[in-house]
Amino acid sequence: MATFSLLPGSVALITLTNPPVNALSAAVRAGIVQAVQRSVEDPKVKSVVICGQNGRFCGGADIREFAGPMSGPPLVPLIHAIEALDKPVVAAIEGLALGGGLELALGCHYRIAHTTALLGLPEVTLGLLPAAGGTQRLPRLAGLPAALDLITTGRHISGTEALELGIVDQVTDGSALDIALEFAKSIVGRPLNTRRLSTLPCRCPTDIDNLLDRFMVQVRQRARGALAPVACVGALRAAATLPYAQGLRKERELMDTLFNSGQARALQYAFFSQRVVGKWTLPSGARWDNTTSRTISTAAVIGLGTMGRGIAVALALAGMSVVAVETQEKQLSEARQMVPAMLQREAGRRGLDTAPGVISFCSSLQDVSEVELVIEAVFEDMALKLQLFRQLSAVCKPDTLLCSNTSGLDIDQLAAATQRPGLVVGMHFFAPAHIMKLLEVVCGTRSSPETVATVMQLGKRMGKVSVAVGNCPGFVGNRMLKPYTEQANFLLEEGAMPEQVDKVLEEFGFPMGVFRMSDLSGLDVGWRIRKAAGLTGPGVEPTRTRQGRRYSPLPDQMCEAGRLGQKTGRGWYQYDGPGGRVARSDPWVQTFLDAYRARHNLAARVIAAEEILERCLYSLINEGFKILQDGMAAGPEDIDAIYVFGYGWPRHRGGPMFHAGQVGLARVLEKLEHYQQLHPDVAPMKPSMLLRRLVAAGSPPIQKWRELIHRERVHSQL
Ligand SMILES: CCCCCCCC/C=C\C=C\CC(=O)SCCNC(=O)CCNC(=O)[C@H](O)C(C)(C)COP(=O)(O)OP(=O)(O)OC[C@H]1O[C@@H](n2cnc3c(N)ncnc32)[C@H](O)[C@@H]1OP(=O)(O)O
Repeated sequence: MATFSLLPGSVALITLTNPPVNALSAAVRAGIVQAVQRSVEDPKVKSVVICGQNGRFCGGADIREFAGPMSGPPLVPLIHAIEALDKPVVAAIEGLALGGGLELALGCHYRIAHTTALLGLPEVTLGLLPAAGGTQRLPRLAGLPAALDLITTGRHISGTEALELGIVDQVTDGSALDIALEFAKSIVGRPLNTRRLSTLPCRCPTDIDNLLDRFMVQVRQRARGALAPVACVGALRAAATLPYAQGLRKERELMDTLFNSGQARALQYAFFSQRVVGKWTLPSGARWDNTTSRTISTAAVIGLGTMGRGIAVALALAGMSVVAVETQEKQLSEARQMVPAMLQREAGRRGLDTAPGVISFCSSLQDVSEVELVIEAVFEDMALKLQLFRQLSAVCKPDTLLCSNTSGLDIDQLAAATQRPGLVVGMHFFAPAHIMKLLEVVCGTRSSPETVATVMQLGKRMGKVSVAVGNCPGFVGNRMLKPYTEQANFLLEEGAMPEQVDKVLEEFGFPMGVFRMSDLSGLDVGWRIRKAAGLTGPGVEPTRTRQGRRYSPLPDQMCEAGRLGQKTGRGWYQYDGPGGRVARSDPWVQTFLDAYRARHNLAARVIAAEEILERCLYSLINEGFKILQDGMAAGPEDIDAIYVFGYGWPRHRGGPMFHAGQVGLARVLEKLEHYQQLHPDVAPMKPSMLLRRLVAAGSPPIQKWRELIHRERVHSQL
C-alpha cells in the first residue's frame, strides 16, 4: 500500500509500504493513485514528497506479479498523473530506486538522493525494458549515451554517480527525506514546465544514427541471443527520433513482445533461483533459518597456483585477514608479486580505494595455526590432499574449519583423515576465483550444519552465489559436464569437427563451445582424472569401450601428442604460441580425426546442428535429473544457478533444468530414448527415473518438482 500524511508546511508525504523493497504491487499502485488524488484535491497541500518505508525508496515492479494476469492500476498513467500535477513533487530516494521505482522518480519534478542509494533500470536483466516511460524520460534527462549505457546493461549506480549524470538534483550523506521535505516547502509556486521530462526534447549528440548503429553492434555481440538489450536500443532510438507520445507507444510495443517471450520468463526464473539457493536445506532437515553460523575474520589459503591466488584475493576483498601459504619457493615469490596487484585491481574495479582485508605470505603450515578457516587449493591429487588434511588437523585450533577447493574428489575421505570431520566441507570455486560468482559448497556426510551455514554465509560475504550440494564424484557442475563433453567427443568420432560443435553451442548462447573451453582450461586436467580412474594410461587397452561402456580415447591421444590447449599453443585449435588466446582451425586436427576414424573403421557422416545440440544438452540435463533423484541438489533451481553462474549457461535460457521444462519434458524423454536406441552403449543417455516420473505426472511446472521429488523419495520410489 501507500500512505498519505499531511505534514507541517503543507507538504503531503506519500510513503510506499511493501517490505522488503517496497515493490510496486497492485496494492501499492492503488495506494499511490489515491494519495495523488488526495494531494490534488486537498487545497491545504502545496507540495508533495514521495518516499519509501524503512529507508528504501522502491525496488520496482513486483516481479512476482509478472507470472499471472496483471491487475490494479497501470503504472504509465499513474506516473503521468504525478508529472502533470501543478504542485511540485519531490522523490526522496534512500536505499534504492530500481526499475519502475526509478521510473516513478523520473515522473516527479525533483529527485533528491542519498549518496549511497542504488539507482538503475535493471529490467533488461529480467528480459524486459523500462516500460513505464523510462526509455523515453531518461535520455531526455541524462542524454542518449548515458541512457544507452544504463538501460542496456541494467547496471546500478550510486546517488553520487546519478548526480554526475544529472539524474538526481541533489545528494546528501544525511537524510534524503528530511532534505526533500525542506526542499518541497521552499519550491511552492515555482513554475514546473521545465521539470516535466516528457515535455522536453531528447538530449542527443549530432550523429544519432552513427551512435545508435555502433551501440547496436556492441549490444548484439554482448547479448549472445538475448532479445531485451536489442529491444532497449530500439526503444531508445524511438526516444531520440520520435515525439514523446510515439516513443512511448514504441516502448510499449517492444515491451509486449518481450513480456510474452520465453526469455523474460527464463530471466525472471533465474532471478528467483538465485534467491532460492540461499535458502538451503540439508537432507538432515538443517536449514538456513534453523542453523547458526560463525562469523569468520581470519582465513588461510594453502597452495598459491591460479585457484589459490584468486581465493586469497576473494577473501581479502570480503574483509578477511588472509594467510597465504605456498611451499614451493618459485610459486611463492610469483604469488608475492602478483596477488597484491590482483587485489588492488579488483578493489579498484569494485570502487574501493583499498581492499578491506590484508594478505600475508608464508611457506610454513605452522603459520595457519591461529586462523578460523583454511581453504586447501593444492594440486588435484587425493594422496597429496589427504596428507595435507592430516597435517592441518594436527596444526590448526580444534575449532578451525577445514575446506577443500577440490573440483570433484571425495570430501568424506578428506574428512576421515582429520580429527574433526564435522568441520570439513568442500568450497569449490571457479576460475578466476575472485571474479566468478559461483561457489559450490560441498556437504560431506559428516559436515555439521553449523559448518555448512558458516561457509554459505562466508560465500555470501564474498559476493558469491553459494549453492549447497551433496558429495558425489564431480559434485553437481562437473558431474553434469562429463556426459556433455563425452557426447562432444563421440560426435567427433562420428564425423563432426570441433569448430562445428562449438558453433552450435555458441549459437545456443554459451560464451565458448566445449572444445574452445577445453583448450582454455587445459586438456591435461581431464587426462589426469581419467588416468587416476584407470581409464587411460600405461597398460590400458586402447579400445573404444572401457570399464563396460563406450569411451572415446580422442582427448587422451591429443594429450599424448602434447596438445594440451592454449598453454601449449595447440589443442583442438591452434594459437599464435603457448598462452595464445585466439583460436584458429588447425588442419592437423582434421588429419588426426581422419586417421583415427580410419583406424577404428568409423565412417564419417554429416551431423546436423540439431543432433549436436540435443545430444550434448540432453545428456547433461539427464544427469541433472539423476542428481535430483540422488538428492545431490535440493532442487532444479540449485542446478540452474550452478550452470548460469559457473558454466556460462545463457541466463536468458534459465538454466539446463528450466530449459528442459521449456522444451517439454516429454520431448526430452523421447529424444533421450531415441539416442539411447542408436547408442545403447552410452550410459548417460539412459533416461533417468525422475524424468520418467515427471512425464508420467503430466510434466508439472518446474516450481512443483521439489515437492514431487520429496513425495516420491518419502515413498522410496526414487
Ligand atoms: C503485457 C505487457 C505488460 C506490460 C506492462 C507494462 C508496464 C510495465 C511498467 C513497469 C515495469 C517495470 C519493470 C520493473 O520494475 S522490473 C523490476 C525491476 N527491479 C529489479 O530488477 C530489482 C530486483 N531486485 C533486486 O535487484 C534486489 O532484490 C535488490 C532490490 C537490490 C535488493 O537486494 P537484497 O537486499 O540483496 O535483497 P534480496 O535480493 O534478497 O531481496 C529480498 C526479497 O525481496 C524480493 N524482491 C526484490 N525485488 C523484488 C521485486 N522487484 N519484486 C518482487 N520481489 C522482489 C526478493 O525476491 C527477496 O524475496 P525473498 O526474501 O522471498 O527471497
